[in-house]
Amino acid sequence: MSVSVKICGITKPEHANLAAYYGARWLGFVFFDKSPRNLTLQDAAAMRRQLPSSTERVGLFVNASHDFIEDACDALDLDWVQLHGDEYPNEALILKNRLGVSIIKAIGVSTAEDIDQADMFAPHVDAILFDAKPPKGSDRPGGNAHSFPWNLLSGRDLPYPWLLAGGLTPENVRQAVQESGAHAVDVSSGVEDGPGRKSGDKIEAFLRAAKAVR
Ligand SMILES: O=C(O)c1ccccc1NCC(=O)[C@H](O)[C@H](O)COP(=O)(O)O
Repeated sequence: MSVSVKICGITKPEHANLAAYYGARWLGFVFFDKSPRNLTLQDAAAMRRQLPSSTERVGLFVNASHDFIEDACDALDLDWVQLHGDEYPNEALILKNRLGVSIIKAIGVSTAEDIDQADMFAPHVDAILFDAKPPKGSDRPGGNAHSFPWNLLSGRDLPYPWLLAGGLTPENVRQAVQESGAHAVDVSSGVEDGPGRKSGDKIEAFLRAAKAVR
């Protein structure tokens, strides 16, 4: 079975369509105004009809109000909500029941103990995203091109769906998958020419590399 891929921080329909063509499962859209990939609700609504139908749409939020998350779900017809803030474990369930979406909870990792934090969220969500903790000075919890030691995840046999994120690139995704045992990966900076500037060539290279891992 090939690795599932989420391309995060999409701001242009052409990158969404390219990612779909090369086999991405998910496309991520960031709704966080400190991010160079931030989308407004107006941007999202304008893009909605130009997006591929073969991929699942994920909206990313950092401590946003439930009303705002609902508006974003409507604007972009989101299938998933990814929570990157200080949510309490069953907040995901409340959102899921209100919006009828699937939920990803992001967990920042730098030590093995951080991975255990997922245990209290896992019963309430559809997937966990293990991402690197932000480096000092960053004003956003994700999308920092920062990785954590992938072998923290190896041999864990975690009983819930999870994705690996943080500092992945077309060059390192093979090693990252092999060391961590991930079945799904997420990338943003590694397929960009600069913060918020996605590269079609890098999206293609990443998807080819991830899909080639056995
Ligand atoms: O991408 C952002 O700017 C962002 C801002 C705030 C919260 C989350 C954000 N991104 C989350 C993602 O899912 C990224 O793909 C993930 O953190 C990996 O990013 P990168 O290390 O840049 O590949």
